[in-house]
Amino acid sequence: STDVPMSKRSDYVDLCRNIIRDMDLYGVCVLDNFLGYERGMSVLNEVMNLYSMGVFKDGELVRNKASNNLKTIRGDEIIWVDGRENSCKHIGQLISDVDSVVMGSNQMNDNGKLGNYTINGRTKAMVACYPGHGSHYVKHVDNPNKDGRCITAIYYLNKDWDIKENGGLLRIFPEGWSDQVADIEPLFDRILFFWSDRRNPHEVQPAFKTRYAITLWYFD
Ligand SMILES: O=C(O)CNC(=O)c1n[nH]c2ccccc2c1=O
Ligand SMILES: [Fe+2]
Repeated sequence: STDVPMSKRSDYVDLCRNIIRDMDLYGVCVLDNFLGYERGMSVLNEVMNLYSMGVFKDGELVRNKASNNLKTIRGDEIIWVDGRENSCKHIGQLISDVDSVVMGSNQMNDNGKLGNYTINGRTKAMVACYPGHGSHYVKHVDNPNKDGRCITAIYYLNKDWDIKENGGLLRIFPEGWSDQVADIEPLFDRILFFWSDRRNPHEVQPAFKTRYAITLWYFD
C-alpha cells in the first residue's frame, strides 16, 4: 500500500476512527507508519534537499540559559511549502494524505464534526528543522487566542532517533490531566494530531541531532 492514495487504503477507515476516538478521549493522537517506508523516505529526501539548498529561514536566536552563558543557539529553522512546488511532490502527497484523514475524520463522526469543529481549511506546510546543539522550543500554546487554528498535525522524519542520545522529545501537558504529560518521540513516519488551543501546552526539549518535522494547522 505504498502508492495507494490514503483514502483508498483498506485501513483508511480505521485510521479515521482512531483519530476520532483519541482526539475525543485525550485531545492527542499518534499514528505510526503513516506513509510507509518508501514514501516516508521520499519526503525525507525532499526535506533534506531543501535544507541543503539553504532555503530555510534562520531559526530564532535563543540564549542558551541551560549552560548559563550568553552563547546563543539557533532554535527551529523553517520554510513554508504548499506542496505544488516542483521539488516538493512527495511533500505534496503527504499533505493530501493528511487532508484526507482529517477531513475523513470530520465527515465520519456521527455529527460530521471532529470535536465540535467543522474543519474547512488549513495553513501551508511548515517544514521545520531543529539543527541540534541544544536547539529547542519553549513551552507554548500554538493558538492561545482563537486565531482559527483548531488541529495541529505534525509529521516526523527522524530515522534511527535515540531519545536519550538525541533529545528532541515533544512533551505535551494536556489540560485537565493534572500531573500527566504526553511524551512523544519525533520518530520517522510518525504523525501526531492535537488540539491547537490552550488544552495542549507543549515544548520541544533540546535536540542534539538535526531534527525534521512537517506541521499543518487546520482551521474551522
Ligand atoms: O516539533 C515538534 O515536535 C513540536 N513543534 C512545535 O510545537 C512548534 N510549534 N510552533 C512553532 C512555530 C514556529 C516554528 C516552529 C514551531 C514548532 O516547532
Ligand atoms: Fe507548537
